Amino acid sequence: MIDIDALTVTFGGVTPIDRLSLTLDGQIVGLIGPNGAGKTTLLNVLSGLVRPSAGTVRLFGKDIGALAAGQRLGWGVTRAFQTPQVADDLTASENIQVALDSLQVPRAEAATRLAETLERVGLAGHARRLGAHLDGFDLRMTEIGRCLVTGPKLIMLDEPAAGLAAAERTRLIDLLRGLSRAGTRILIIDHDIDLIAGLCDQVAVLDFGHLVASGDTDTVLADPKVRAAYLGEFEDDDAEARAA
Ligand SMILES: Nc1ncnc2c1ncn2[C@@H]1O[C@H](COP(=O)(O)OP(=O)(O)OP(=O)(O)O)[C@@H](O)[C@H]1O
Repeated sequence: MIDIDALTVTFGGVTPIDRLSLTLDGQIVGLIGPNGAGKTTLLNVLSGLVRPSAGTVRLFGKDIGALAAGQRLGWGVTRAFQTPQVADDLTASENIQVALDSLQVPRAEAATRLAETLERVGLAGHARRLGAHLDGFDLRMTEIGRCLVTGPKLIMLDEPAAGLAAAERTRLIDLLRGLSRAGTRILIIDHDIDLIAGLCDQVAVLDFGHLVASGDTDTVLADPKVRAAYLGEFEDDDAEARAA
């Protein structure tokens, strides 16, 4: 699904992604790593918001380097942002509708898709609520709804569980599992390792723009390099074990 070869991104003197090569082909894949590891930058490259200085990215076998962000959306690749991009002065429904307008979906089909999406993300009861009056969870669901309504092959989510209460987190997980069962591939960035471990069949770990490990989730999360580079809590566990 995702094949990255020798990808480099530079911003002035900063190189957040440095000759990264990575292949991921799971149903739900996780991207983890410490702050500043380059995760969001990679997602920006995949969604067409950042142009790499070198390397290639293939999605579902196609070299997408020449596709603009809007073309990627039409081609089935969509993403949600870390901070939901929801307009205050549009309703939840209108915020989702924007994606259909950009794809020029015929009116009757758009109405059906919109109603199904609002139901699916649990916003049917809040469809006419203005963005300014949506709570944090509904803002997330509006953003995810805007992705889903396009009928994506791949949906990429940047820290969708950040700041959610336990019950909201459970609803998010149920939604993502349902999407995956229905055939949508998901790439998810999150610092919540329990969420990643429970949802993802494959994981990649980045650190300073380099790949630390990738592959089957259980294997990657048990990798000593990953534990040392990222999962500080395991180091604490080891220290406690040594002290005992
Ligand atoms: N537009 C930009 N201009 C300059 N530097 C940038 C830009 N975008 C990102 N960076 C830098 O690139 C590095 C990687 O940032 P990125 O946001 O990709 O990390 P991340 O792994 O998503 O971190 P976090 O978990 O904190 O969201 C950081 O050092 C960041 O400051």
